[in-house]
Amino acid sequence: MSHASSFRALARLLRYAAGYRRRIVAATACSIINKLFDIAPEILIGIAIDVVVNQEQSFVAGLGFVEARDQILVLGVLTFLIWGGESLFEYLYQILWRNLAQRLQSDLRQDAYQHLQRLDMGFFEGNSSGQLVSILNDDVNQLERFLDGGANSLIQVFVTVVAVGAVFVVLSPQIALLAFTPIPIIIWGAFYFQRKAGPVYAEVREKVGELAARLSNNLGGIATIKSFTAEAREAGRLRQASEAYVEANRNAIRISSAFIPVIRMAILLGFLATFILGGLKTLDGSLNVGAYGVLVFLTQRLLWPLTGLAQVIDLFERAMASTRRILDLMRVPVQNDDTGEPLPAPVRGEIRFERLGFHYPASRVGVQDISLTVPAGTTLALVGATGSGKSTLIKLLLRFYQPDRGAIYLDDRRIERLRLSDLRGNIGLVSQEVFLFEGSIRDNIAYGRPEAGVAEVEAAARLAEAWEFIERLPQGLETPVGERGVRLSGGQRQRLSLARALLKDPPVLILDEATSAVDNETEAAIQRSLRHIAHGRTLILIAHRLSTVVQADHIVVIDRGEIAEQGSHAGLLEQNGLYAAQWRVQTGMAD
Ligand SMILES: Nc1ncnc2c1ncn2[C@@H]1O[C@H](COP(=O)(O)OP(=O)(O)OP(=O)(O)O)[C@@H](O)[C@H]1O
Repeated sequence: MSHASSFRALARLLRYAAGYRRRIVAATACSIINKLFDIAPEILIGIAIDVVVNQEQSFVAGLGFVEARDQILVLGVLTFLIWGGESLFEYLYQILWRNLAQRLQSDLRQDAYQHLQRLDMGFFEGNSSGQLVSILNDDVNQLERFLDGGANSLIQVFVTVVAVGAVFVVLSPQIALLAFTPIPIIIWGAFYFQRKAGPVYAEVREKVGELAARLSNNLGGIATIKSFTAEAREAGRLRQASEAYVEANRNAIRISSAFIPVIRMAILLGFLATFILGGLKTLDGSLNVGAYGVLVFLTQRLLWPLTGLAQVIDLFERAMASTRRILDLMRVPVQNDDTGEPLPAPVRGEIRFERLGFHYPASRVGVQDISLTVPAGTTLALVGATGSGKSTLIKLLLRFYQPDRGAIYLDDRRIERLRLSDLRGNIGLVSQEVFLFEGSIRDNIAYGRPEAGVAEVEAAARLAEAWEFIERLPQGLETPVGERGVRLSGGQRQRLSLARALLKDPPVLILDEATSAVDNETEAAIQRSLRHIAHGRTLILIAHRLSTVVQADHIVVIDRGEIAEQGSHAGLLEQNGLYAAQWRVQTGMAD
């Protein structure tokens, strides 16, 4: 039942917005008062007709203003006050609702983003970034649109029905009964419509997300598309996603367009009843002329807002479909909370894997039965075929995933018990995929320690063999990089990433293929500085080029997620297994 779940979404939203309760109440009150003032002129018109027709016997005369002229003046003053009040409260509700919309959308977006940042890596693999962007952008905006105008309209329609109903009952209960017979039909129709529209709008939101996902995926891969001259095919795929959105909206349009004419016909019945029956009663004298005027005018006032109900419910449905998506996202449980125990300083950097087992749910591969100790201050090299599980071990060490079996220890403490910031704060990672943020080269190097001085940044850049190319750039350290900045080569990016990790100066440093994209000369240079880099810290190197790992204290060969061989370079050559074979291939000694 969509309307049930829309109201549930509304209830969830109100629970989320508990801190705004006073502002919501104030805005609602202004909407109600404004509407009451808005209906009042119709009643004044009726009273004015009563005054000119009945003069000394009029309703106002009964209040003490016997003279018809005085009565008109009193009505004039009242009209002025009512219009003034209406304007004042319109100003107030506009300000309150629209500012509430701004506050709520901004807070909701920030909360959702902060929640998102804390979710497991597994979550990001199961959800495309385009979908997530569409929730954080489009869905939040949809809610803003509803709060901007829709919430007020919904409240005012309700107030109109109740207030006009009260006036009808006072003036003529009999006509009230007739005039209001269409209302249950309309309300039923509105809910019927809502039930139909709910799933359709959920579908529309879904399609917006898919479209966004397609767009961001394609823009990210534009070079691949061009190199395969696949523009036509991709345009076709985008057309499909775009057409699916049109199609979803077509269903929504079909339903929402039918609603208004149907409702108008229902209201017409009520209007005709008032018009004809009221006229007849006035003619035979059982209804006051002014009261007849009020009734006819007020049925008009009832008519238009109720036709608008469809649009408001439309907006409400869209907003609730969006709210559900946002709040569902915020309900995804966070596993990596920051409540663990602190890691006592000084951190030595000893790492121990104990019978570690893990597989990715998506691909059912991973690592099995890894037991390994890396004494503090030593260098471990992980080698092995592509896809054998080397990076997976690192991701487990950083707690991007939870192991299925076994445990990892840092300085004899189980890492899943540690405070996450203590764990990750003591590990520097230079990963295969280097990500540069919008900002200068200096900002990027100092990402882990924004307070670092220029001299420290330069020293880190020198150690990472990055200084030479930075120096040659016209703006040096201040050169902007990232999407809007200078494009750096793959090797240059890797060296920036290395400098970034070195500046953080962590007790444990992981270089995952950190020299894969650099030329031989730079690699040799990094090799030389590696000894310097390794000094006083635990270093884990992942490399395909075995020349990089010769110096390591311990070399572990991973094969299909398991440890196949281990030892020193010389020891492994002696074993004459996988490592030795690979070494012969790489040094050109293979037969
Ligand atoms: N997020 C993931 N979801 C599912 N499977 C994954 C995921 N990440 C990696 N895998 C799979 O796990 C296996 C190990 O991958 P891993 O990245 O650890 O290999 P690797 O040894 O580091 O490879 P390379 O040397 O190419 O970097 C691979 O078969 C890979 O397809």
